[in-house]
Amino acid sequence: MTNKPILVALDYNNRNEALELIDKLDPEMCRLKVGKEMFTLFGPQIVSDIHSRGFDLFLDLKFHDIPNTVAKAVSSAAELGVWMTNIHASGGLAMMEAAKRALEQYGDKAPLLIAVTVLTSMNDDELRMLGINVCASEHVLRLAALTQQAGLDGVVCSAQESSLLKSKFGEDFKLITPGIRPLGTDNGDQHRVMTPSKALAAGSDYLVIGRPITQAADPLKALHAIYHSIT
Ligand SMILES: O=C(O)c1cc(=O)[nH]c(=O)n1[C@@H]1O[C@H](COP(=O)(O)O)[C@@H](O)[C@H]1O
Repeated sequence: MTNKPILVALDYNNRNEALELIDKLDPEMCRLKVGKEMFTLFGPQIVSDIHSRGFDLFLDLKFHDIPNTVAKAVSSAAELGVWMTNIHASGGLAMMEAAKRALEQYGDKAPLLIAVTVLTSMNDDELRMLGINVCASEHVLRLAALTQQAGLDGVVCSAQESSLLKSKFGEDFKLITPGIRPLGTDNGDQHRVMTPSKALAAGSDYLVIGRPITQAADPLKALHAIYHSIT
């Protein structure tokens, strides 16, 4: 199993509430993810706040733009010293290659660069409405192949695709899977879901888990329960 597979998704609009939780967490037990909500509200300062507490940070801004713009955006993420960042695979091969090239100057200090395939909130019906007439797993496979061709480190997908992608793209190609739902927790807006232990068994390298921890009556207890269910 990957060292420290749990990535806690901190989707908070209140900085103090987020820091209160972070201060109770152990960087040996999990890594943290900051996304569009917190980065828009609190900017690079929240990245420093988290780094100063000893956590690896996944900066989840899912860049999707012309190649030049995305290349500059991922360089900016690298300047912040984050552990991982992401772009949308549907931005295409040239965009992904430009992003990868932009990180070359950072050598072994470059963040892991991964691409989002099909959002875990989407199902086959939603893809059809976009004119994509294949099932989610087939479209994920297609986008993951493009991501590997661009030389990225891995993809964001649902754990339902993990075993297929692991067998196809190999051990080194990292699978980061949101849509993780421990038994008895609410799916919310997520469609392609799996439990933490099943996701790891299927080949996921990292589990992105937000509301099942952050919205739990006792977030620390919820995290510990997940941690012990997979170790
Ligand atoms: O890139 C992501 O992290 C991501 C991709 C995806 O396909 N689905 C997805 O849910 N996410 C993120 O993962 C987190 C999931 O949170 P919960 O649904 O609360 O566990 C959110 O912060 C999403 O922005």
